[in-house]
Amino acid sequence: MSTESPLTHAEYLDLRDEVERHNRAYHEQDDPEIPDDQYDALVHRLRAAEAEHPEWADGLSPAQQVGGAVSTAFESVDHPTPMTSLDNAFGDDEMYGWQERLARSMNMDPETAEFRYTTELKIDGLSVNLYYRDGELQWAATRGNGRTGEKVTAQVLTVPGIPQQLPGLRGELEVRGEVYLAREDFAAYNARAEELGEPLLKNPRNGAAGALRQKDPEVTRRRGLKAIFYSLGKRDGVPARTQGEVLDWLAAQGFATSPYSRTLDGLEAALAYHAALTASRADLPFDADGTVIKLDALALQGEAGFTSRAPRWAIAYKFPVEEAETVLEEISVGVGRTGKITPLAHLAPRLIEGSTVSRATLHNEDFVRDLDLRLGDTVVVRKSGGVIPQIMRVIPERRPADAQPYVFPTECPQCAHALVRTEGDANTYCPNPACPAQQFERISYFVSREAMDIRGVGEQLIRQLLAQELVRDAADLYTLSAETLAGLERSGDKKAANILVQLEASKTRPLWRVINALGIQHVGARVSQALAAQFGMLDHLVAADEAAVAAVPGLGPVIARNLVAALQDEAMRDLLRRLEEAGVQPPQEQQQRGTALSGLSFVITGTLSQPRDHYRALLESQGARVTGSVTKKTSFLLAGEDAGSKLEKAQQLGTAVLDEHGLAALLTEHGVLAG
Ligand SMILES: NC(=O)c1ccc[n+]([C@@H]2O[C@H](COP(=O)([O-])OP(=O)(O)OC[C@H]3O[C@@H](n4cnc5c(N)ncnc54)[C@H](O)[C@@H]3O)[C@@H](O)[C@H]2O)c1
Ligand SMILES: [Zn+2]
Repeated sequence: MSTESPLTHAEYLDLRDEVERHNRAYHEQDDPEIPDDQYDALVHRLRAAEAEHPEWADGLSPAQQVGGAVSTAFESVDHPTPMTSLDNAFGDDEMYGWQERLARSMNMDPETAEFRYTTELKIDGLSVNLYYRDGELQWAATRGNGRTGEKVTAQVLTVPGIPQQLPGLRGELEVRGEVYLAREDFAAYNARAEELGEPLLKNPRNGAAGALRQKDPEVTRRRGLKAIFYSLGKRDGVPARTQGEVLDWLAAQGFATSPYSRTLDGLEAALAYHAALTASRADLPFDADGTVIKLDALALQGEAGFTSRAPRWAIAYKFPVEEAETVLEEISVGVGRTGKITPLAHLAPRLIEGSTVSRATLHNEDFVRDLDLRLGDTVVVRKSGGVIPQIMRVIPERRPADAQPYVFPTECPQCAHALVRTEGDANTYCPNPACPAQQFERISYFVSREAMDIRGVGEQLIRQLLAQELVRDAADLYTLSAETLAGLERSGDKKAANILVQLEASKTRPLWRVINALGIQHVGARVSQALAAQFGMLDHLVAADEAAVAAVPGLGPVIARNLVAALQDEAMRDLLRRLEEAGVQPPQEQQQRGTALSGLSFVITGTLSQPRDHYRALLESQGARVTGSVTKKTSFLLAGEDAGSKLEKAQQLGTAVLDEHGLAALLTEHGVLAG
């Protein structure tokens, strides 16, 4: 990646919000907004900023976490052995570099070390863990955050190639694989959805994740998911000594396995096979974003071991990303919830990786200027993983002679108010609070799943209500009568009654949802949860000063200043007052915070008997701060088994190290636990 200027703290927080939003979109809503390589680049920047400023990285940073939140829609279950991610390589040089590191990690001479590898396709699906005891399937779960997943047994059992009994087997067994939607089934689903005017799946991976997370297994069955199994966690009584034998054993037991796996001697042979698969990937029956090259001998895998998030003995060798040329026909601009103006490129439709591309986001004025985009330009568009594509560059030789540079609007396209852009900010805003586009976005956000979760109030309805001036903001929703609602287009008595029920039910949503629904910049779901836990009541939050907000674990001065200013705003005060009048009253939060550990800061590492989130919540509930990296300011490192670099760092700095017993003793000493 190119060298980038260091981030300011405010930019860091914005970036963090952005990554968090993409994480939620990807892992929880199964609906990503940007291609994976761009997401990876954002995370890379976030990690770089945190490496430079360890004090910024608190426990809430998305760079410190694996996967997404474990949804509460399903029962959660702990994986007996953690489910990890994979490191990536792009190009043969990086693969040789990986082999060298691998050899060194086993104290072998990297010049002469030769290994046998199993090369498999990296299927773009959702990983699942099947847990058997004494040969009986007990449950199936998603990866979740790697330690804890969602139990989706009935849903997984709709997939062919999963034996429920393994006769003769004793002890514990975990079988891991990928549940996926075949390309053919993906296309058929979208063709039907298009006909019915239903939302389309963005790509097969998100289609699979969405289907597996259906509450009703019958719905899952209708989506026709498939699976391929490729590895084991616990493996009592499995005779395999190599990855190749694991695959053979799985196939012999009746598990669905991949016909594309090969065990080959030496990295050169593995790379040649990777090249062959790269060439034929368009013909595969499912999406794959690369190959996974694994050390074949299980004994050697054991020697190489794991880093904190991935095995050292395996690597994902990514396929190159597909690009295509097309013509920029038009640029339109959208207005967001905060008034942010976002330009959108309209492109001559082109087929990339099996789907038609006709739009790309242009982010902001600088992005357009840096690309030097002009209407009529031929541009290179790229897409990975099949999500919203991105314009990579212009081809200047193909520029029409009379092409004019794009002039960024100076007036809001929706309300004609003069736009503002302050120095040092790449974004342009419409400052008019009565702007209809903003009103729409704010209400949409208020009712959305991650905020007040009011089903039945959809985009169509909000547009109609605004157009007929029946509402201006979210509080007005609560003043609507059954007659008014029933009188709207495409509505009726039944629909109206349902909406009123939904609105009524939303009045007692938990406090964090209400805070989140206000749509304040930097205050998303996680920050809202921290605020709700700290302040317990909306009134207390509104009355809090900057210092009190900044003291909330995981928050800092920038969020605090921004939040306090936003809550002081006249229009916001008015909204809050009218929400209260309407009867929106979240139940008071039970957990009042202790202060036994306030002023202390902790870092958690290694494998513990409970998920890390458990300890984080426990420590934070007593006023401690939990951060991501060990610095001079760290009071204690809570270290479980197999603690790695953080333990080393703590030893270097002389930071006190606790194990779980030590923590229990500390909590007893501070009167948190009974002695
Ligand atoms: N676009 C976005 O907004 C967005 C947001 C969040 C995450 N993401 C993407 O999600 C990914 C991060 O997820 P990740 O940590 O699961 O990494 P990953 O998906 O790149 O790699 C790890 C996974 O590969 C899978 N896999 C498939 N075939 C396999 C095989 N034969 N052997 C072993 N594993 C196999 C397993 O499920 C494993 O968990 C990244 O690619 C990232 O770009 C994208
Ligand atoms: Zn406007």
